[in-house]
Amino acid sequence: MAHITLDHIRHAYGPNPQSDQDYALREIDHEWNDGGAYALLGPSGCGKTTLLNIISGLLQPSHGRILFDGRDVTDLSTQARNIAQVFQFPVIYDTMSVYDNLAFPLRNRGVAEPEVDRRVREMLEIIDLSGWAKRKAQGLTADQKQKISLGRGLVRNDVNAILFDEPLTVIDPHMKWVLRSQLKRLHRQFGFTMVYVTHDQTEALTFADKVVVMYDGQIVQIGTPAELFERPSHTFVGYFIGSPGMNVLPANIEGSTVSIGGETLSLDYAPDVSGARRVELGIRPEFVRIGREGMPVTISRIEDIGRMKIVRANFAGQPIAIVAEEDAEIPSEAGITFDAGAINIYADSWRVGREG
Ligand SMILES: Nc1ncnc2c1ncn2[C@@H]1O[C@H](COP(=O)(O)OP(=O)(O)OP(=O)(O)O)[C@@H](O)[C@H]1O
Repeated sequence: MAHITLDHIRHAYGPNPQSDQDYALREIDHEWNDGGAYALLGPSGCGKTTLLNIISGLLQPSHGRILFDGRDVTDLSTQARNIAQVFQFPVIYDTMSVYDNLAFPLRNRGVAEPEVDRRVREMLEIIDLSGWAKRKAQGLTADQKQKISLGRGLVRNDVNAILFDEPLTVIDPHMKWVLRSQLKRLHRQFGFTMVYVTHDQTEALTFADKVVVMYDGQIVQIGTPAELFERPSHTFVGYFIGSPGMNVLPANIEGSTVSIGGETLSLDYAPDVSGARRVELGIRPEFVRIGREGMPVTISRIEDIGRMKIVRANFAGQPIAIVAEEDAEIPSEAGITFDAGAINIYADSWRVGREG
């Protein structure tokens, strides 16, 4: 397995790119740890597949280099990079048996037959197809075929990385959960370097140790699920992670005083927002308290979502979402307060920390 270096990677599909808008990937400069499980998460068109294809070697970046364990592999083919890939739709040989499909990548590399047998049987157990080993892949369900694809990706133990491009799209919801848990277990057991593309936040947060959030051709944050929740580096991460997403309110800052509409609150530090065209305060709905005290809000709707209520309200001329306990009393003349430690300040969409 390999440590992956993305060294100043940029990619444009068209010729003669001039501005940032011409790039499907703007500058990406990161180190990914050997044995890490990374999920690339972001909306359609943000560049996830482009980045994955650059890592696998299906695509040559317009600029920059990619290194595996310090070795430049930018000009190498997928095969020479020694990478396993699992795509959105199954890629298997219909006329071969399930067993032979799984054995294929091993036999191809000259692995001795007793070892092939041991690993194929182990993989058949993991993907729960032991009873189907002798069956031809033709005629199996889409679920079963995709399980074979996953098995083919995971059966080798000599690959530098395993790349997954939305592999669970065709899998039914219950099996999705089972396979995701199995992938996680396999990752713990074998320490593969895994890169997993998805636009589904639940899938990313349950699978990965590190979630790489992409937006508009950029990586806007790489963090653990907790970091993405508590300290979104960019307002997009705040919106995209969490349900409902973070409240982002236009604000003015003078020293450590924040004004939102006619309301003011004090921070225990003075964020440096000098030169910013747009300043915003971000607060997750989970950290807004509602009661009789605090800054006044006008409630527009209350949604019951089981153990919680989502209160939709208007605060200083802006819509705001508040998560309240199921049995919380919501007065008609309500006020809100923000948990001080959960306030984030943004200058032109990027978080300004205490450190400045
Ligand atoms: N072969 C191509 N030629 C030209 N433009 C492309 C090509 N492939 C992708 N793009 C453009 O590059 C940008 C990034 O696309 P990419 O497929 O990497 O995004 P994505 O995040 O994987 O989206 P999705 O989740 O829809 O697959 C998009 O604007 C897309 O239209």
